[in-house]
Amino acid sequence: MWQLADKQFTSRFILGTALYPSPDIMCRSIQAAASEIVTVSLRRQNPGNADGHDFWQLIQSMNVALLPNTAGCQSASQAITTAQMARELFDTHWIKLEVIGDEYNLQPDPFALLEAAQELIAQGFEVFPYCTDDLVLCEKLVEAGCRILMPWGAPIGTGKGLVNPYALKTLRERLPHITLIVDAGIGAPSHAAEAMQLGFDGVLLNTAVAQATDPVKMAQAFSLAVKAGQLAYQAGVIPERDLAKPSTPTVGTPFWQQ
Ligand SMILES: CC(=O)[C@@H](O)[C@H](O)COP(=O)(O)O
Repeated sequence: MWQLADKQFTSRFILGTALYPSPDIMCRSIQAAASEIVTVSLRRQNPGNADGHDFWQLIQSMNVALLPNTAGCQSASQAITTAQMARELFDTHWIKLEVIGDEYNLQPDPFALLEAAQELIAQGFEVFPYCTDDLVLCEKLVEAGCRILMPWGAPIGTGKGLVNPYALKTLRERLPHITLIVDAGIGAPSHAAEAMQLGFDGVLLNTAVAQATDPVKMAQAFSLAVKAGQLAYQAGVIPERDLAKPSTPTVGTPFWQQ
């Protein structure tokens, strides 16, 4: 079990609920992923509108925790208003805070993100900020009261994996008591395993499963990769070496060179 904010979970794999070929495939993917937390977007999945109502009923039947997000917001005030609506509609004080600053690569706006995080924390939210991997920004989010950070692996939907492992490794080393979840840009299960091997606490992704040829099978693959990466981190991965070193003992062999 691991503690995430005020709740305990077994799975460290958080799945997004957008872009699936059908609602049925989404549900089967969540099951195959064994995810206990899913992200929901207020704009797409508002339980108050007709389409959103069906989605809401489906999600409720999955018996998973909800992490509403502020996807699509481009200013602190938009994100704050969206978070307030999400709290009311989804009945949770958790919010995945997204404030997009650049439309080209959907990069979070660090300044608006910090401003919105400060305000939402003051209003009693548990803020999960989707942020870049910049150490100083992350430290300021922690100072603002964030207990969880969600730095990007790569821009949303690119599937590039961890484009800056050094920055992510630095975050892990410098913020040992903060829950770190890699969010966005993950393309393959090996990327998820890599994040967990760095000591990250969890992985959040959407596109790589929803847009896979077989989303259900890919969800299972990611689930296994997240577990494998975490086990490897606990087990202690050997340091890399430049020089070869025999793994088979040579002492006492019956052949020798003259
Ligand atoms: C699902 C979500 O809330 C976002 O964080 C994002 O869409 C995930 O990124 P990928 O789609 O690249 O996994």
